[in-house]
Amino acid sequence: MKTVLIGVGQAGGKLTRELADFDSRMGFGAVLGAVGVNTAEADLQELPFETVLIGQDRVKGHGVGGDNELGAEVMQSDKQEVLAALEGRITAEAEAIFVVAGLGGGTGSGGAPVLVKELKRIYDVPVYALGVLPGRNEGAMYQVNAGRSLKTVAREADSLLLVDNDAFRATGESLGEGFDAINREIAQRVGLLFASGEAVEGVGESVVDSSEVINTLRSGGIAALGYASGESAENAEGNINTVMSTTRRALMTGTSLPEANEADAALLVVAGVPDKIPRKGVERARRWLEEETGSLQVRGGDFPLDSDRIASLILLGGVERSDRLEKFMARAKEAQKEAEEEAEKQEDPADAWRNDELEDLL
Ligand SMILES: Nc1nc2c(ncn2[C@@H]2O[C@H](COP(=O)(O)OP(=O)(O)OP(=O)(O)O)[C@@H](O)[C@H]2O)c(=O)[nH]1
Repeated sequence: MKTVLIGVGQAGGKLTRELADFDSRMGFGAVLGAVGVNTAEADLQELPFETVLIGQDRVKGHGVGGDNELGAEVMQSDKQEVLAALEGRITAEAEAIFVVAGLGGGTGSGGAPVLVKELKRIYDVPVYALGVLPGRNEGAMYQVNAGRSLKTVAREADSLLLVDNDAFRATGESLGEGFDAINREIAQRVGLLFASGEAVEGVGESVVDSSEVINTLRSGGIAALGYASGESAENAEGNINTVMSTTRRALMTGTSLPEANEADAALLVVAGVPDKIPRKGVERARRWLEEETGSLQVRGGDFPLDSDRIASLILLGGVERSDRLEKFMARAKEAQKEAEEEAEKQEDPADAWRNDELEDLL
């Protein structure tokens, strides 16, 4: 699926860089181009593609400090500059646009929904978002920002592919330390998804096509991506169980949004050396996926890849009823309530006499 990427905010820019790197390292050629947009000048300097600094008149290149309403406002005022940078990149070849952002901060969280809405108005190709949810240990502001942004992006985009930062965190590692590793994990999964349908010469009938990715995401709402790989046997027969076990792991422990197992539609892509991919195993795994997700629309296809491993990539479309999302939205609402209570407390001047921030003289 030939894709143009727009990274908004710090996380959005870093992830976009990782995605573009992965695509060029693997020689897939699915990423047609990338643009980075931010309110913080320093973050843009690290990106090896065209960048646009927005909100300069308001924040002087220093970022919006987690204020996602301001992030939305500055994107709204400076959207023409962003669109100008995209012109010429979204060619007739482009099959999709992805707006990439961390949903917990300010610039990406506020800017992504505004940009998605604008792009949808202008372009005919699907406009998707790749959004990152804050880990559960991040502060209340991040949870509230992400809750509001998530709701809006899911409504505006053709689909919102969600990644939960907690899904890829290694034990004992702080979130900050883990970002690079998390970004690599995301880039591998999403990069393979982009590359699906980009296949290669000598393709068979079962090779997955971009339209299958697009159809799986057609129901809109929220999507998730699962992945797992295992060592390939010498021949297809020997890989029947491997495909079953990688598919199980991809859904049960390998998704970008843990516990999101119920879906409206799904796509199973099995990647590996073509004549080592077992037809019987793929069909069995596809049926298993149908049962597990409760979806009657489970597509399947191969992705020819020269590798000594075999991998299952599962795209789930329409996962908004998942437990994990309900838990996250409850967390965001709770954080919002606490923030409002805190603001009310601070607004009451009588509190200044009651609390012990200033010690009595006597
Ligand atoms: N996966 C991943 N998440 C990140 C990364 N950097 C930040 N985040 C997450 O993204 C959220 C913060 O968003 P940022 O992108 O840093 O913020 P911003 O959009 O630049 O907005 P401001 O800094 O407020 O202007 C937090 O929830 C972080 O956990 C990253 O490199 N990878």
